Amino acid sequence: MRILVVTAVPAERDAVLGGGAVPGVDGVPDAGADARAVSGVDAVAAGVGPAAAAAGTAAALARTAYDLVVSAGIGGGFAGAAPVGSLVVADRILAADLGAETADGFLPIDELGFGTGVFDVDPDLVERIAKAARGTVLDVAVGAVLTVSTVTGSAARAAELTRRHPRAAAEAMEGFGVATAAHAAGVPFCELRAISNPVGPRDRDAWRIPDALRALGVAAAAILPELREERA
Ligand SMILES: O=C(O)c1cccc(C(=O)CC[C@H]2O[C@@H](n3cnc4c(=O)[nH]cnc43)[C@H](O)[C@@H]2O)c1
Repeated sequence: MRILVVTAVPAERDAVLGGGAVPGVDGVPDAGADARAVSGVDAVAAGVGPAAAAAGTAAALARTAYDLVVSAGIGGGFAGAAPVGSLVVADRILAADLGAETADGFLPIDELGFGTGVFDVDPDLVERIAKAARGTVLDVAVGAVLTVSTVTGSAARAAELTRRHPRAAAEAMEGFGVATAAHAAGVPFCELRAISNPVGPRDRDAWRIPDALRALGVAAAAILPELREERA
């Protein structure tokens, strides 16, 4: 059975396929072209943001039949839920800024009656992924992963997102796009985020991108073979 992994950038794609070796840090060249494969797993770097993620996923699904689509990459972790170096497995993928601002606050697209900004991930899939990942990285959290078009850069915005989504464990920029394309094609999907930075006030010194890529790689090396076998 075939799995499609969709990342934003080539470094994430190569980390997923490299089992924890980090391109450009551990002597692994960052290969650059969009698509890469290991047995049963194709990985594509589709670009940053939900639109690029949806377009890249839809294009890959139009070329090849897959049984599962995995949105994978680094992300920001919410305080108390996902520390830097941990892995978040999404049980819910939601578009946190898809909606309308009103005098009474933000209205999600679901409440506006224009479709949905929420996808739930198959609970059995979530459990299998979390089980496979435990012990490979610092910590594994299961929770909601928010898709945003603007990286959170203030304590006020982080607090607002936490108030609106108390189960939020991570934020990133692609999961909802990947899930939208996979759902439209009738293919199961999930999302994995290795935490590179806390969600909150902007602090570039706090980013731990090589550590997060390493965590993403070692977790993926445990998760993907397990899923590939289970779905065979
Ligand atoms: O300039 C900044 O302050 C800043 C802080 C964190 C991340 C960025 C990015 O441009 C990276 C976007 C890229 O990485 C994923 N990512 C990683 N951390 C976060 C985050 O805290 N919030 C949202 N996305 C994050 C994201 O999925 C993109 O692929 C800039």
